[in-house]
Amino acid sequence: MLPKTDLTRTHAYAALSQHFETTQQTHLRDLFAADPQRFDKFSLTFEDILFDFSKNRVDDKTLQLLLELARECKLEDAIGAMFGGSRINETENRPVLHVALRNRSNEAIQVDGKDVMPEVNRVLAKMKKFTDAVIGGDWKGYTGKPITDVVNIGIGGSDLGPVMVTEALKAYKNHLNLHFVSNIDGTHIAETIKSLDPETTLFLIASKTFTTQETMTNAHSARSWFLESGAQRDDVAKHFAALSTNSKEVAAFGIDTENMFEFWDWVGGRYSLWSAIGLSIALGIGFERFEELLAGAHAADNHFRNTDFKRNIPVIQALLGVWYINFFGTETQAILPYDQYMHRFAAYFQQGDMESNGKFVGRDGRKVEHQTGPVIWGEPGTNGQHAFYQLIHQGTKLIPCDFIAPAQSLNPLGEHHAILLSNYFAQTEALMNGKSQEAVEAELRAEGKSDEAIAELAPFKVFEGNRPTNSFLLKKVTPYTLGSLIAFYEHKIFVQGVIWNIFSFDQWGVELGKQLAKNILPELKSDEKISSHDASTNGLINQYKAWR
Ligand SMILES: O=P(O)(O)OC[C@H]1O[C@H](O)[C@@H](O)[C@@H](O)[C@@H]1O
Repeated sequence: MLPKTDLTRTHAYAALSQHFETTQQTHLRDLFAADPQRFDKFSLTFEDILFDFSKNRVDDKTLQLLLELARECKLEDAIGAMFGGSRINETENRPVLHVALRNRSNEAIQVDGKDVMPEVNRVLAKMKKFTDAVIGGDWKGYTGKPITDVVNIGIGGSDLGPVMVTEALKAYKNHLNLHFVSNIDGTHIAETIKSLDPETTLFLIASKTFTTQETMTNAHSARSWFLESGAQRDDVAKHFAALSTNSKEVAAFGIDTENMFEFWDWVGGRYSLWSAIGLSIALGIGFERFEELLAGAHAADNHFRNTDFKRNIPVIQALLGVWYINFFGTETQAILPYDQYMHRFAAYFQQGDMESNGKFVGRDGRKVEHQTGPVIWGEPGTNGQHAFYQLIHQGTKLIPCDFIAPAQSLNPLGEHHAILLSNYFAQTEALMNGKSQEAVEAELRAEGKSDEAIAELAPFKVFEGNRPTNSFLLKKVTPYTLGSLIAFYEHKIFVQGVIWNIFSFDQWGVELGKQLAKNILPELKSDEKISSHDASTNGLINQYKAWR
């Protein structure tokens, strides 16, 4: 059980509200000028990751109050409850134990008095055997050829993690070609299988529930395509594996349970890349590197669990987010990786964060009186700079940004990396300092502009600055470092959920649309005019019928 605390009724919240009134106008420039130790004080190093949070609109007092808030919301108890296997996902009556999946120390983790680690290790061993066989070419397709292509069919948590990680770690990839099919739009699977040879293709049907409409429809289409190629039913075993918690449905689909890689209901879909759902990752980079990913996450788990909140990276990340969301009223959070390989990182945490903390009902069952999860978005730098940074620099909205970059490039090519990193450093500097009216005027004067032209143009060129950023500087993107970074963001989400007094590990909000689509599907099959909905929905359906 998680402690229940009403955020807006805590002492720390009242103190923070007051503190906000007195400090909200303070400029970051002044905070740096006033404290030469600011960077040392407000940055943390964890192994090969430097987390610099000094460019945030906080001072010692802010952090002290935010830490008090964490204490008042009983964060320590909540962390203990999660790692201890209690059923903190109360609305689904499940523990939340993605940390067990990467628990490389093998310390026992009990669920209802039973250690889950033997099962976790059994599946990992099975994954290792399978990946070694497929990568090594010992696993043969139905005509005796080795596998060349792997298609992961899954959606949401059964797709985004594997896609993000395999992209982020592409530099470590072996010869297997990986493909991901998620969308129910027939285009996705049709375009994917166009280039594939059924004799050398392996399909991984990834679905926690094994009932998700999109995934099951795509899986059936993949199987039909495979069988139409001349393969027999018995050959399915050589070309289809299932990653799921639901052995009954897996068997009903016709996949041999020998080819099933299990996980458990205490793994949330959006936290499942560490489980059997990560099989495509292990196939793409090899099992050892998959284990390095787990080890990096485990190290971050230990940091989260054992480090004083003051020096605890995910706790600080979370508290800064709370500061902006609940006091400054910010609505979004940009994640901006200066690493092309990490181009799906923000998309991954759109699900991770928004499905976890996009909730308006508190743990007491009542509507909360404060803001909860932010809109997460972002693109890799420097592409984003040439697209939406204008608004971050000069728009009317305050957008806290996370900048992420590796010091070492995996593709050192001429000056590329230095140029990339010069942009990474420049952007947070610019967002913090801005550019004053005086500086703009002096610049225009130096360009020889007339006083009149200067007066006209200057206001448009002013940057207020004071826009907060976090910087993650990684030594290099490795499976280990990536594992740690993902785990930090996961725990950030957890901490915020605790403070906002919401349940971060259910996702009832995805259900309504699914239900309604189920009602509408049969209506689309008939030619009759539809009148069972509101006028807009009826109008749209009937126009669709007229045009199809
Ligand atoms: O793995 P499954 O069961 O196919 O679910 C896929 C996705 O479905 C829903 O959208 C949600 O429940 C997500 O959290 C989940 O990741």
